[in-house]
Amino acid sequence: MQQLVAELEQARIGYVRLNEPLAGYTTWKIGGPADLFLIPGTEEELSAALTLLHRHGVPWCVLGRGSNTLVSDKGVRGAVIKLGDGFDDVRFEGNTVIAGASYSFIKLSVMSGKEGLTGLEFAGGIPGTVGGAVYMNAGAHSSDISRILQSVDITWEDGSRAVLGNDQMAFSYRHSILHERRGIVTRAVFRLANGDRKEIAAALASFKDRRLRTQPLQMACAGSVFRNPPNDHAARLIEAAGLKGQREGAAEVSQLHANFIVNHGGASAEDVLTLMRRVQQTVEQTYGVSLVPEVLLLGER
Ligand SMILES: Cc1cc2nc3c(=O)[nH]c(=O)nc-3n(C[C@H](O)[C@H](O)[C@H](O)COP(=O)(O)OP(=O)(O)OC[C@H]3O[C@@H](n4cnc5c(N)ncnc54)[C@H](O)[C@@H]3O)c2cc1C
Ligand SMILES: NC(=O)C1=CN([C@@H]2O[C@H](COP(=O)(O)OP(=O)(O)OC[C@H]3O[C@@H](n4cnc5c(N)ncnc54)[C@H](OP(=O)(O)O)[C@@H]3O)[C@@H](O)[C@H]2O)C=CC1
Ligand SMILES: C=C(O[C@H]1[C@H](O)[C@@H](CO)O[C@H](OP(=O)(O)OP(=O)(O)OC[C@H]2O[C@@H](n3ccc(=O)[nH]c3=O)[C@H](O)[C@@H]2O)[C@@H]1NC(C)=O)C(=O)O
Repeated sequence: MQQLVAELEQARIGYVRLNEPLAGYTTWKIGGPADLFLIPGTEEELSAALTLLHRHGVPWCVLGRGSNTLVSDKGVRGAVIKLGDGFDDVRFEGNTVIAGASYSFIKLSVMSGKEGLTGLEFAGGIPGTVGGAVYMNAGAHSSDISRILQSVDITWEDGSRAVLGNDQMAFSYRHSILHERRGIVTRAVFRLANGDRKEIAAALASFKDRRLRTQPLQMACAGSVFRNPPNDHAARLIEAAGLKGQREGAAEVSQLHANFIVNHGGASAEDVLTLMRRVQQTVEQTYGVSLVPEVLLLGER
Protein backbone atom coordinates (compact mmCIF):
# COMPACT_ATOMS: atom_id res chain seq x y z
CA MET A 1 0.00 0.00 0.00
CA GLN A 2 2.91 2.38 0.82
CA GLN A 3 4.32 1.90 -2.69
CA LEU A 4 0.89 2.54 -4.26
CA VAL A 5 0.44 5.72 -2.20
CA ALA A 6 3.87 6.94 -3.30
CA GLU A 7 2.99 6.30 -6.95
CA LEU A 8 -0.42 7.99 -6.59
CA GLU A 9 1.28 11.04 -5.11
CA GLN A 10 3.88 11.00 -7.87
CA ALA A 11 1.04 10.94 -10.43
CA ARG A 12 -0.33 14.03 -8.59
CA ILE A 13 -3.70 12.46 -7.74
CA GLY A 14 -5.22 15.42 -5.90
CA TYR A 15 -6.12 13.96 -2.53
CA VAL A 16 -4.98 10.68 -1.03
CA ARG A 17 -5.79 9.63 2.55
CA LEU A 18 -5.25 6.41 4.49
CA ASN A 19 -7.91 5.03 6.88
CA GLU A 20 -10.40 7.81 6.09
CA PRO A 21 -13.64 7.47 8.13
CA LEU A 22 -16.57 7.27 5.70
CA ALA A 23 -19.56 8.06 7.94
CA GLY A 24 -19.28 11.77 7.13
CA TYR A 25 -19.47 11.01 3.42
CA THR A 26 -22.90 9.36 3.68
CA THR A 27 -26.33 10.81 4.45
CA TRP A 28 -26.95 7.94 6.93
CA LYS A 29 -23.83 9.11 8.80
CA ILE A 30 -22.78 5.50 9.26
CA GLY A 31 -19.70 3.51 8.31
CA GLY A 32 -16.10 2.61 9.12
CA PRO A 33 -12.90 3.72 7.35
CA ALA A 34 -11.66 3.23 3.80
CA ASP A 35 -8.13 1.83 3.60
CA LEU A 36 -7.44 4.37 0.89
CA PHE A 37 -9.53 7.41 -0.05
CA LEU A 38 -8.88 9.25 -3.30
CA ILE A 39 -10.31 12.44 -4.76
CA PRO A 40 -9.06 12.74 -8.35
CA GLY A 41 -9.66 16.24 -9.66
CA THR A 42 -9.64 15.57 -13.41
CA GLU A 43 -10.35 12.77 -15.89
CA GLU A 44 -6.61 12.34 -16.40
CA GLU A 45 -6.06 11.90 -12.65
CA LEU A 46 -8.95 9.45 -12.51
CA SER A 47 -7.54 7.34 -15.36
CA ALA A 48 -4.08 7.40 -13.77
CA ALA A 49 -5.53 6.36 -10.39
CA LEU A 50 -7.49 3.45 -11.92
CA THR A 51 -4.45 2.27 -13.83
CA LEU A 52 -2.31 2.29 -10.67
CA LEU A 53 -4.99 0.56 -8.58
CA HIS A 54 -5.31 -2.11 -11.27
CA ARG A 55 -1.53 -2.59 -11.45
CA HIS A 56 -1.32 -3.03 -7.66
CA GLY A 57 -4.38 -5.31 -7.54
CA VAL A 58 -6.20 -3.00 -5.12
CA PRO A 59 -10.01 -3.18 -5.35
CA TRP A 60 -11.90 0.11 -5.62
CA CYS A 61 -15.37 1.55 -5.57
CA VAL A 62 -16.80 5.00 -6.23
CA LEU A 63 -18.92 7.08 -3.87
CA GLY A 64 -21.11 10.01 -4.88
CA ARG A 65 -22.89 11.77 -2.04
CA GLY A 66 -23.50 8.49 -0.26
CA SER A 67 -27.26 9.12 -0.20
CA ASN A 68 -28.15 5.56 -1.23
CA THR A 69 -25.31 3.73 0.47
CA LEU A 70 -24.87 1.83 3.73
CA VAL A 71 -21.17 1.55 4.58
CA SER A 72 -20.34 -1.37 6.88
CA ASP A 73 -18.99 -0.76 10.38
CA LYS A 74 -15.65 -2.35 9.45
CA GLY A 75 -15.33 -0.02 6.48
CA VAL A 76 -13.95 -0.64 3.02
CA ARG A 77 -10.88 -2.73 2.18
CA GLY A 78 -9.21 -1.17 -0.82
CA ALA A 79 -9.85 2.26 -2.29
CA VAL A 80 -12.87 4.54 -2.29
CA ILE A 81 -12.88 7.12 -5.08
CA LYS A 82 -14.81 10.37 -4.79
CA LEU A 83 -14.75 12.67 -7.80
CA GLY A 84 -13.33 16.11 -7.07
CA ASP A 85 -13.67 19.70 -8.24
CA GLY A 86 -13.04 19.06 -11.94
CA PHE A 87 -16.28 17.06 -12.05
CA ASP A 88 -18.43 19.63 -10.23
CA ASP A 89 -19.49 21.83 -13.14
CA VAL A 90 -22.54 22.50 -15.30
CA ARG A 91 -23.13 24.24 -18.61
CA PHE A 92 -26.17 24.89 -20.77
CA GLU A 93 -26.16 24.74 -24.58
CA GLY A 94 -29.64 25.41 -25.97
CA ASN A 95 -31.89 22.65 -24.63
CA THR A 96 -28.94 20.57 -23.55
CA VAL A 97 -27.38 20.46 -20.07
CA ILE A 98 -23.90 19.05 -19.58
CA ALA A 99 -23.09 18.25 -15.96
CA GLY A 100 -20.05 16.83 -14.18
CA ALA A 101 -20.64 13.63 -12.22
CA SER A 102 -20.11 15.17 -8.79
CA TYR A 103 -22.55 18.02 -9.48
CA SER A 104 -25.54 18.08 -7.12
CA PHE A 105 -28.62 16.55 -8.75
CA ILE A 106 -30.85 18.97 -6.80
CA LYS A 107 -28.83 21.97 -7.95
CA LEU A 108 -29.02 20.68 -11.52
CA SER A 109 -32.80 20.58 -11.22
CA VAL A 110 -33.05 24.10 -9.79
CA MET A 111 -30.56 25.57 -12.31
CA SER A 112 -32.36 23.98 -15.27
CA GLY A 113 -35.64 25.49 -14.12
CA LYS A 114 -34.02 28.92 -13.87
CA GLU A 115 -32.81 28.48 -17.48
CA GLY A 116 -36.46 27.86 -18.49
CA LEU A 117 -35.80 24.19 -19.24
CA THR A 118 -38.28 21.52 -18.23
CA GLY A 119 -37.73 17.77 -17.59
CA LEU A 120 -35.63 17.72 -14.42
CA GLU A 121 -38.29 18.83 -11.94
CA PHE A 122 -38.50 15.27 -10.57
CA ALA A 123 -34.88 15.59 -9.37
CA GLY A 124 -35.67 18.50 -7.02
CA GLY A 125 -35.60 16.38 -3.89
CA ILE A 126 -33.02 13.70 -4.75
CA PRO A 127 -29.95 14.64 -2.70
CA GLY A 128 -27.31 12.73 -4.69
CA THR A 129 -24.77 13.51 -7.39
CA VAL A 130 -25.30 13.32 -11.14
CA GLY A 131 -23.05 10.21 -11.25
CA GLY A 132 -25.00 8.44 -8.49
CA ALA A 133 -28.28 9.38 -10.16
CA VAL A 134 -27.16 7.88 -13.50
CA TYR A 135 -25.91 4.71 -11.77
CA MET A 136 -29.26 4.32 -9.97
CA ASN A 137 -31.48 5.63 -12.79
CA ALA A 138 -32.83 7.79 -9.97
CA GLY A 139 -36.45 8.80 -10.26
CA ALA A 140 -39.50 10.27 -8.62
CA HIS A 141 -42.97 11.55 -9.49
CA SER A 142 -43.34 9.22 -12.51
CA SER A 143 -40.07 10.21 -14.16
CA ASP A 144 -36.45 9.15 -14.01
CA ILE A 145 -33.02 9.71 -15.53
CA SER A 146 -33.74 7.45 -18.52
CA ARG A 147 -36.39 9.92 -19.76
CA ILE A 148 -33.98 12.82 -20.20
CA LEU A 149 -30.47 11.44 -20.49
CA GLN A 150 -28.80 11.80 -23.88
CA SER A 151 -25.33 10.39 -23.23
CA VAL A 152 -22.79 9.64 -20.52
CA ASP A 153 -19.00 9.88 -20.40
CA ILE A 154 -17.63 6.81 -18.64
CA THR A 155 -14.15 5.78 -17.54
CA TRP A 156 -13.99 1.98 -17.41
CA GLU A 157 -12.02 0.11 -14.77
CA ASP A 158 -8.98 -0.32 -17.04
CA GLY A 159 -8.76 3.49 -17.34
CA SER A 160 -10.15 3.62 -20.92
CA ARG A 161 -12.96 6.06 -21.73
CA ALA A 162 -16.18 5.85 -23.72
CA VAL A 163 -19.34 7.81 -24.45
CA LEU A 164 -22.53 5.76 -24.10
CA GLY A 165 -25.88 6.85 -25.54
CA ASN A 166 -29.12 6.44 -23.62
CA ASP A 167 -29.98 3.24 -25.53
CA GLN A 168 -26.72 1.64 -24.38
CA MET A 169 -27.37 2.25 -20.68
CA ALA A 170 -29.80 -0.69 -20.09
CA PHE A 171 -31.98 1.53 -17.89
CA SER A 172 -34.86 0.04 -15.94
CA TYR A 173 -36.37 0.71 -12.50
CA ARG A 174 -33.41 1.90 -10.34
CA HIS A 175 -31.03 0.03 -12.67
CA SER A 176 -28.39 0.86 -15.28
CA ILE A 177 -25.64 -1.00 -17.13
CA LEU A 178 -23.22 0.17 -14.46
CA HIS A 179 -24.67 -2.49 -12.12
CA GLU A 180 -23.27 -5.04 -14.56
CA ARG A 181 -20.08 -3.44 -15.88
CA ARG A 182 -17.75 -1.50 -13.61
CA GLY A 183 -17.15 2.04 -14.73
CA ILE A 184 -17.22 5.60 -13.44
CA VAL A 185 -19.53 8.25 -14.84
CA THR A 186 -17.56 11.46 -15.29
CA ARG A 187 -20.11 13.61 -17.15
CA ALA A 188 -23.71 13.38 -18.33
CA VAL A 189 -25.63 15.17 -21.06
CA PHE A 190 -29.36 15.75 -20.62
CA ARG A 191 -31.83 16.76 -23.30
CA LEU A 192 -34.56 19.02 -21.86
CA ALA A 193 -37.40 21.03 -23.42
CA ASN A 194 -38.30 24.70 -23.34
CA GLY A 195 -40.73 25.45 -20.54
CA ASP A 196 -42.24 28.25 -18.54
CA ARG A 197 -40.00 29.34 -15.64
CA LYS A 198 -42.95 30.02 -13.33
CA GLU A 199 -44.58 26.67 -14.06
CA ILE A 200 -41.30 24.84 -13.46
CA ALA A 201 -40.74 26.70 -10.17
CA ALA A 202 -44.31 25.86 -9.12
CA ALA A 203 -43.79 22.16 -9.89
CA LEU A 204 -40.52 22.13 -7.89
CA ALA A 205 -42.22 23.85 -4.96
CA SER A 206 -45.13 21.43 -4.98
CA PHE A 207 -42.85 18.34 -5.11
CA LYS A 208 -40.76 19.83 -2.30
CA ASP A 209 -43.84 20.49 -0.21
CA ARG A 210 -45.05 16.92 -0.77
CA ARG A 211 -41.65 15.51 0.27
CA LEU A 212 -41.51 17.63 3.42
CA ARG A 213 -44.93 16.26 4.38
CA THR A 214 -44.19 12.62 3.54
CA GLN A 215 -40.44 11.99 4.00
CA PRO A 216 -38.18 12.48 7.08
CA LEU A 217 -35.86 14.93 5.29
CA GLN A 218 -34.43 16.41 8.48
CA MET A 219 -33.23 13.03 9.74
CA ALA A 220 -30.11 11.13 8.63
CA CYS A 221 -31.40 8.54 6.15
CA ALA A 222 -30.85 7.14 2.65
CA GLY A 223 -34.27 7.51 1.03
CA SER A 224 -36.30 4.37 0.30
CA VAL A 225 -34.61 1.34 1.84
CA PHE A 226 -36.44 -1.25 -0.29
CA ARG A 227 -37.46 -1.28 -3.94
CA ASN A 228 -41.19 -1.19 -4.53
CA PRO A 229 -42.50 -4.66 -5.43
CA PRO A 230 -44.49 -4.84 -8.70
CA ASN A 231 -47.83 -2.99 -8.43
CA ASP A 232 -47.39 -2.18 -4.74
CA HIS A 233 -45.43 0.01 -2.36
CA ALA A 234 -42.89 -1.30 0.14
CA ALA A 235 -44.00 1.45 2.54
CA ARG A 236 -47.64 0.28 2.46
CA LEU A 237 -46.63 -3.29 3.28
CA ILE A 238 -44.23 -2.25 6.06
CA GLU A 239 -46.81 0.01 7.69
CA ALA A 240 -49.59 -2.59 7.34
CA ALA A 241 -47.30 -5.17 9.02
CA GLY A 242 -47.15 -2.86 12.05
CA LEU A 243 -43.46 -2.06 11.71
CA LYS A 244 -43.46 1.75 11.86
CA GLY A 245 -41.43 2.88 14.87
CA GLN A 246 -39.56 -0.45 15.23
CA ARG A 247 -36.09 0.24 16.60
CA GLU A 248 -32.69 -1.38 16.74
CA GLY A 249 -30.19 0.71 18.65
CA ALA A 250 -30.46 4.23 17.27
CA ALA A 251 -31.98 3.07 13.96
CA GLU A 252 -35.75 3.33 13.53
CA VAL A 253 -38.34 2.56 10.87
CA SER A 254 -39.52 6.12 10.29
CA GLN A 255 -42.87 7.07 11.78
CA LEU A 256 -43.38 9.45 8.85
CA HIS A 257 -42.49 7.10 5.97
CA ALA A 258 -42.35 3.36 6.60
CA ASN A 259 -39.80 2.68 3.81
CA PHE A 260 -37.24 5.02 5.37
CA ILE A 261 -34.92 3.98 8.21
CA VAL A 262 -33.64 6.96 10.17
CA ASN A 263 -30.50 7.25 12.29
CA HIS A 264 -31.25 9.08 15.53
CA GLY A 265 -27.51 9.48 16.11
CA GLY A 266 -24.90 6.78 16.62
CA ALA A 267 -26.68 3.94 14.81
CA SER A 268 -24.34 1.28 13.43
CA ALA A 269 -24.58 -0.41 10.05
CA GLU A 270 -25.39 -3.62 11.96
CA ASP A 271 -28.35 -1.86 13.64
CA VAL A 272 -29.71 -0.87 10.22
CA LEU A 273 -29.10 -4.34 8.73
CA THR A 274 -30.78 -6.04 11.70
CA LEU A 275 -33.80 -3.77 11.28
CA MET A 276 -33.87 -4.41 7.52
CA ARG A 277 -33.86 -8.19 8.10
CA ARG A 278 -36.68 -7.88 10.66
CA VAL A 279 -38.75 -5.84 8.19
CA GLN A 280 -38.10 -8.37 5.40
CA GLN A 281 -38.98 -11.37 7.60
CA THR A 282 -42.17 -9.81 8.96
CA VAL A 283 -43.44 -8.64 5.55
CA GLU A 284 -42.61 -12.05 4.02
CA GLN A 285 -44.42 -13.93 6.82
CA THR A 286 -47.43 -11.60 6.79
CA TYR A 287 -47.91 -10.95 3.06
CA GLY A 288 -45.65 -13.42 1.26
CA VAL A 289 -43.74 -10.56 -0.40
CA SER A 290 -39.90 -10.53 -0.46
CA LEU A 291 -38.67 -6.97 -0.16
CA VAL A 292 -35.46 -6.32 -2.09
CA PRO A 293 -33.10 -3.61 -0.80
CA GLU A 294 -32.72 -0.51 -2.93
CA VAL A 295 -29.91 0.84 -0.77
CA LEU A 296 -26.46 -0.47 -1.62
CA LEU A 297 -24.21 -2.16 0.92
CA LEU A 298 -20.58 -1.20 0.76
CA GLY A 299 -17.61 -2.61 2.64
CA GLU A 300 -16.42 -5.56 4.70
CA ARG A 301 -19.07 -7.47 6.70
C1 LIG B 1 -33.94 12.21 1.69
C2 LIG B 1 -33.67 11.33 0.50
C3 LIG B 1 -34.58 11.26 -0.54
C4 LIG B 1 -34.33 10.45 -1.65
N1 LIG B 1 -35.26 10.41 -2.67
C5 LIG B 1 -34.99 9.66 -3.76
C6 LIG B 1 -35.95 9.61 -4.84
O1 LIG B 1 -36.99 10.22 -4.82
N2 LIG B 1 -35.64 8.86 -5.91
C7 LIG B 1 -34.47 8.15 -6.00
O2 LIG B 1 -34.23 7.49 -7.04
N3 LIG B 1 -33.58 8.16 -4.99
C8 LIG B 1 -33.81 8.90 -3.88
N4 LIG B 1 -32.92 8.91 -2.84
C9 LIG B 1 -31.73 8.02 -2.91
C10 LIG B 1 -30.48 8.68 -3.50
O3 LIG B 1 -30.49 10.08 -3.33
C11 LIG B 1 -30.34 8.37 -5.00
O4 LIG B 1 -30.23 6.97 -5.22
C12 LIG B 1 -29.12 9.05 -5.61
O5 LIG B 1 -29.17 8.92 -7.01
C13 LIG B 1 -27.80 8.49 -5.11
O6 LIG B 1 -26.77 9.37 -5.53
P1 LIG B 1 -25.40 9.46 -4.70
O7 LIG B 1 -24.49 10.34 -5.44
O8 LIG B 1 -25.66 9.81 -3.30
O9 LIG B 1 -24.93 7.95 -4.82
P2 LIG B 1 -24.13 7.06 -3.76
O10 LIG B 1 -25.05 6.63 -2.67
O11 LIG B 1 -22.86 7.71 -3.40
O12 LIG B 1 -23.83 5.79 -4.69
C14 LIG B 1 -24.88 4.98 -5.17
C15 LIG B 1 -24.30 4.04 -6.24
O13 LIG B 1 -23.90 4.82 -7.36
C16 LIG B 1 -22.52 4.56 -7.65
N5 LIG B 1 -21.94 5.81 -8.12
C17 LIG B 1 -21.87 6.99 -7.48
N6 LIG B 1 -21.24 7.90 -8.24
C18 LIG B 1 -20.90 7.26 -9.40
C19 LIG B 1 -20.21 7.63 -10.58
N7 LIG B 1 -19.72 8.86 -10.76
N8 LIG B 1 -20.05 6.71 -11.54
C20 LIG B 1 -20.50 5.45 -11.40
N9 LIG B 1 -21.15 5.03 -10.29
C21 LIG B 1 -21.35 5.92 -9.31
C22 LIG B 1 -21.91 4.09 -6.35
O14 LIG B 1 -20.77 3.30 -6.60
C23 LIG B 1 -23.04 3.29 -5.75
O15 LIG B 1 -23.05 1.99 -6.27
C24 LIG B 1 -33.14 9.70 -1.71
C25 LIG B 1 -32.21 9.78 -0.67
C26 LIG B 1 -32.47 10.59 0.43
C27 LIG B 1 -31.45 10.69 1.54
N1 LIG C 1 -32.31 13.02 5.30
C1 LIG C 1 -31.07 13.08 4.89
O1 LIG C 1 -30.24 12.26 5.27
C2 LIG C 1 -30.71 14.15 3.94
C3 LIG C 1 -31.69 14.95 3.45
N2 LIG C 1 -31.39 15.92 2.59
C4 LIG C 1 -32.49 16.74 2.12
O2 LIG C 1 -32.34 16.96 0.73
C5 LIG C 1 -32.64 18.31 0.42
C6 LIG C 1 -31.44 18.98 -0.21
O3 LIG C 1 -30.39 19.04 0.71
P1 LIG C 1 -28.97 19.59 0.26
O4 LIG C 1 -28.51 18.86 -0.93
O5 LIG C 1 -28.10 19.58 1.47
O6 LIG C 1 -29.21 21.00 -0.25
P2 LIG C 1 -29.70 22.31 0.48
O7 LIG C 1 -30.78 22.00 1.42
O8 LIG C 1 -28.49 23.02 0.96
O9 LIG C 1 -30.30 23.05 -0.78
C7 LIG C 1 -29.50 23.31 -1.92
C8 LIG C 1 -30.35 24.00 -2.93
O10 LIG C 1 -31.36 23.10 -3.40
C9 LIG C 1 -32.65 23.65 -3.17
N3 LIG C 1 -33.54 22.57 -2.75
C10 LIG C 1 -33.40 21.79 -1.67
N4 LIG C 1 -34.37 20.87 -1.64
C11 LIG C 1 -35.12 21.10 -2.72
C12 LIG C 1 -36.27 20.47 -3.27
N5 LIG C 1 -36.82 19.41 -2.67
N6 LIG C 1 -36.79 20.97 -4.39
C13 LIG C 1 -36.23 22.00 -4.99
N7 LIG C 1 -35.16 22.64 -4.54
C14 LIG C 1 -34.61 22.19 -3.42
C15 LIG C 1 -32.46 24.71 -2.12
O11 LIG C 1 -33.41 25.73 -2.32
P3 LIG C 1 -34.19 26.33 -1.05
O12 LIG C 1 -33.16 26.91 -0.14
O13 LIG C 1 -35.11 27.31 -1.66
O14 LIG C 1 -34.88 25.16 -0.44
C16 LIG C 1 -31.07 25.21 -2.40
O15 LIG C 1 -31.10 26.17 -3.44
C17 LIG C 1 -33.08 18.98 1.71
O16 LIG C 1 -34.48 18.89 1.78
C18 LIG C 1 -32.43 18.12 2.77
O17 LIG C 1 -33.19 18.15 3.97
C19 LIG C 1 -30.13 16.13 2.16
C20 LIG C 1 -29.09 15.35 2.60
C21 LIG C 1 -29.31 14.31 3.54
C1 LIG D 1 -37.28 8.02 -1.99
C2 LIG D 1 -37.08 7.29 -3.08
O1 LIG D 1 -37.96 7.29 -4.16
C3 LIG D 1 -39.37 7.31 -3.91
C4 LIG D 1 -39.93 8.57 -4.56
O2 LIG D 1 -39.42 9.73 -3.93
C5 LIG D 1 -41.45 8.55 -4.40
C6 LIG D 1 -42.12 9.73 -5.09
O3 LIG D 1 -42.07 9.58 -6.46
O4 LIG D 1 -41.98 7.32 -4.98
C7 LIG D 1 -41.45 6.11 -4.41
O5 LIG D 1 -41.72 6.02 -3.02
P1 LIG D 1 -43.12 5.43 -2.52
O6 LIG D 1 -43.60 4.39 -3.47
O7 LIG D 1 -42.98 5.05 -1.10
O8 LIG D 1 -44.06 6.70 -2.71
P2 LIG D 1 -44.98 7.48 -1.71
O9 LIG D 1 -45.82 8.36 -2.57
O10 LIG D 1 -44.19 8.10 -0.62
O11 LIG D 1 -45.89 6.34 -1.05
C8 LIG D 1 -46.67 5.48 -1.87
C9 LIG D 1 -47.84 4.91 -1.09
O12 LIG D 1 -47.36 4.11 -0.01
C10 LIG D 1 -48.23 4.24 1.10
N1 LIG D 1 -47.48 4.59 2.30
C11 LIG D 1 -46.45 5.49 2.24
C12 LIG D 1 -45.74 5.80 3.39
C13 LIG D 1 -46.10 5.18 4.59
O13 LIG D 1 -45.50 5.38 5.66
N2 LIG D 1 -47.12 4.29 4.60
C14 LIG D 1 -47.84 3.99 3.47
O14 LIG D 1 -48.74 3.18 3.52
C15 LIG D 1 -49.28 5.28 0.76
O15 LIG D 1 -50.45 4.62 0.35
C16 LIG D 1 -48.72 5.99 -0.45
O16 LIG D 1 -49.72 6.42 -1.33
C17 LIG D 1 -39.96 6.08 -4.54
N3 LIG D 1 -39.43 4.90 -3.88
C18 LIG D 1 -39.25 3.75 -4.52
C19 LIG D 1 -38.70 2.63 -3.72
O17 LIG D 1 -39.47 3.58 -5.71
C20 LIG D 1 -35.91 6.44 -3.29
O18 LIG D 1 -35.86 5.73 -4.30
O19 LIG D 1 -34.99 6.47 -2.42
